[in-house]
Amino acid sequence: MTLTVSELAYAYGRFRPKRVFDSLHWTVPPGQRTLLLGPNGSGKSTLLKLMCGYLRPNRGTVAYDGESSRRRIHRHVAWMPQTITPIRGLSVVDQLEYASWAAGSPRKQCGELARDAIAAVRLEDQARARTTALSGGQLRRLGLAQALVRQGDVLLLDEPTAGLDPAQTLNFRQLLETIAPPGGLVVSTHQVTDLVGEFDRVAVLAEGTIRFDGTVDEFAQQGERSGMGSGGMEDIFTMIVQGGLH
Ligand SMILES: Nc1ncnc2c1ncn2[C@@H]1O[C@H](COP(=O)(O)OP(=O)(O)OP(=O)(O)O)[C@@H](O)[C@H]1O
Repeated sequence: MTLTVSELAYAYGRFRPKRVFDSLHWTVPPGQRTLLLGPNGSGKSTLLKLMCGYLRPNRGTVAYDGESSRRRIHRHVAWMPQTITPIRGLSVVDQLEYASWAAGSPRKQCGELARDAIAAVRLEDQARARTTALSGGQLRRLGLAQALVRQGDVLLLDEPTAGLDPAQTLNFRQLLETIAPPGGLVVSTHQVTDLVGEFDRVAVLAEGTIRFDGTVDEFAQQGERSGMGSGGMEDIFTMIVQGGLH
């Protein structure tokens, strides 16, 4: 159950290409919760979009258990984008049934998958509400439910708590503690403060490469190793991004 990217190259645009990756290698740690940390613009969203098949690499491969067909990636990797779009006129349950059908589930199963996802993200009270009427925090939970109905083995969440107030953020984090996809969970963020209890590992993305990939304890120990003392997590992140720690 391993999602791997190898020699990944990607640039936006053709005439004046904006290169994001040149030769990126990374393996999503199976069965682990990984926080993918990187400064703004480092390519976190692009990497997640490539890993779920939403974008196609210019070169290199994205493979699940060694097989890189688009169909295979689509089937095993679920992604929650940064922006969740409510579909006008649809209720929460309708939108999730639609998402489930669009992901290829048999029509008969869509209702049950939608109900299970609503329960998993604790949106039962809003099940019949219009998605356009949801609060910011509820909309993120809908986004997570849309990813869950895909029943992927790997779950990729793009800055799921960005812009949420502290109570909504806490609420979302508590939800994450209950979700354990077998192929691994990856949550992107540019904020070290998101590095809290529910994560097992940290990967730091900067300038097109994974600069650090280890456990949360190993990340914290980087400060001691470099003579920064027990240094704040923010300082460790900055040093890794600047290339001073590996
Ligand atoms: N559609 C696009 N067209 C052109 N350039 C883009 C596009 N999307 C992203 N980029 C550029 O690619 C680089 C990586 O962007 P990306 O959104 O993947 O970074 P990020 O780490 O997710 O940033 P943030 O933390 O701000 O969300 C940035 O320089 C960005 O400006």
